[in-house]
Amino acid sequence: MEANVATLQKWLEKSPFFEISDKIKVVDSKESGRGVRLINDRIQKNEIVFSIPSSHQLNFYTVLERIHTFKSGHFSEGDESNEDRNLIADDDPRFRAYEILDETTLLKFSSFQLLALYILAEWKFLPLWSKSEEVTSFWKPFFDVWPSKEELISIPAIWELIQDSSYKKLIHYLPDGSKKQLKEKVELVMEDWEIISPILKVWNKIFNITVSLETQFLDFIHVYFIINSRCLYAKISIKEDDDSSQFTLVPFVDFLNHTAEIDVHCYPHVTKPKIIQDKVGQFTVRCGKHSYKQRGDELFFNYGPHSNDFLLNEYGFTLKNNEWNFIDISNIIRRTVLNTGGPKMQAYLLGQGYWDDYTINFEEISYRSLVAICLVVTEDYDKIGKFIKGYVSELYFRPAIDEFVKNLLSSLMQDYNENISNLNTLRSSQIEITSWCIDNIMTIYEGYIRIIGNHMDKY
Ligand SMILES: C[S@@+](CC[C@H](N)C(=O)[O-])C[C@H]1O[C@@H](n2cnc3c(N)ncnc32)[C@H](O)[C@@H]1O
Repeated sequence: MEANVATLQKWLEKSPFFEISDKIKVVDSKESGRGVRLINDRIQKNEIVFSIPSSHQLNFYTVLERIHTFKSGHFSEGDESNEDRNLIADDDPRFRAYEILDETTLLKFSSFQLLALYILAEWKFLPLWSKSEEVTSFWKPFFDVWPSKEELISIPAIWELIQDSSYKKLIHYLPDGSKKQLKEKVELVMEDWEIISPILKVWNKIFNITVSLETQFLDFIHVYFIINSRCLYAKISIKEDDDSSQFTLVPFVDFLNHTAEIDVHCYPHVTKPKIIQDKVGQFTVRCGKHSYKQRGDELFFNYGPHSNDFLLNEYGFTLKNNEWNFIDISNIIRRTVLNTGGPKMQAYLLGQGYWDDYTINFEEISYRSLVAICLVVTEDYDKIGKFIKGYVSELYFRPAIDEFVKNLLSSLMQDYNENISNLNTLRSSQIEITSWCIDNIMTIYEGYIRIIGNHMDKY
């Protein structure tokens, strides 16, 4: 990996706009993979850590530009991203591959679809399409530092998507919040696969590829979750109606690991001249309020205020201490509402906009949950209407709901402790599942237990 990181740096150094602090180093660790660490001196507030030109980022614009290059056979003069134009032979298979992608199809793709398709072509398929080993992608140095399939095995959607995955049995142990996110993610992945797999079929025909589509699906999942876990927000004006297309992949910046602390560590800044429409701009990362002083200090980014359920499903890791954790109790509350008041109570909550999405975080049981709980316990629709409007406070209902909430909290506590104990048993009996995946789920339950413990003191 060290050699690959050095090659990546050399590749970027070909651009006059690339900058990297000489006080840092990319270091591999067992717990969080590659990360960025201080190796000498100190990095102070607002100091540049990395600055990466548009030409070396992968996003909707750069991919379109690269595909156009092969479709038209013209390389734009003076663009450093096309410095390898002399290396591209007339019989490069990408001329034939990209020819089938007409403009309307290309522009209809989301960023995810276009990038997944392009990365599959340049990284996974090009070596199969080409007879010559000399045909390589401009992006190869970037691909070579990305995580392997095995490194992504902690992401629950992958357990579900891989047909014979031995990790499938872990899905049963996931909490409701994670199960919900897993389902949504699997649907998104499959929607994108439906769009791009017909193109793979045509490519397979053109290049006489005998690898099955099922095998190529595994490569697609690999690429999909690399994009998903490494994309950084950037404005893609051409796709302005699609929020999920607003991202770019940026070498080196994507080595920064996540911290739960917000507005303290490194921060990104994108600059571009106003007249340039079809580029993301220079992507710069600077040191935040927290300066790095000790040799070995890790430089962090905050990926957003994410709970452990979210971190596990999007990135495949959890944090031991995460102030953004919350518990999704929707299933239990919905069931209780239906058992107590049937469709009439459900319809009332729906009508008031208070049906579903019930949560508890460390500080509070959400207002939505309290409304539903108060209704279940009192069945006093009149008073609940006033509670919703703010004429009656939660304190009015406290004596009535105390017992219900106490029971709810202790049953949740018991459930989480049981899950931890079952996961411990599983950990000692399973050899084909790495314990790190089991530990992640346990960490989610431990976070829940801290939340419940805090509320038990109040009821
Ligand atoms: C943007 S990449 C960061 C670089 C990554 N560590 C690598 O090896 O390339 C995001 C991935 O890093 C890992 N990661 C990030 N922050 C972490 C943390 N605080 N603890 C453990 N793993 C973390 C997760 O695997 C996540 O999917």
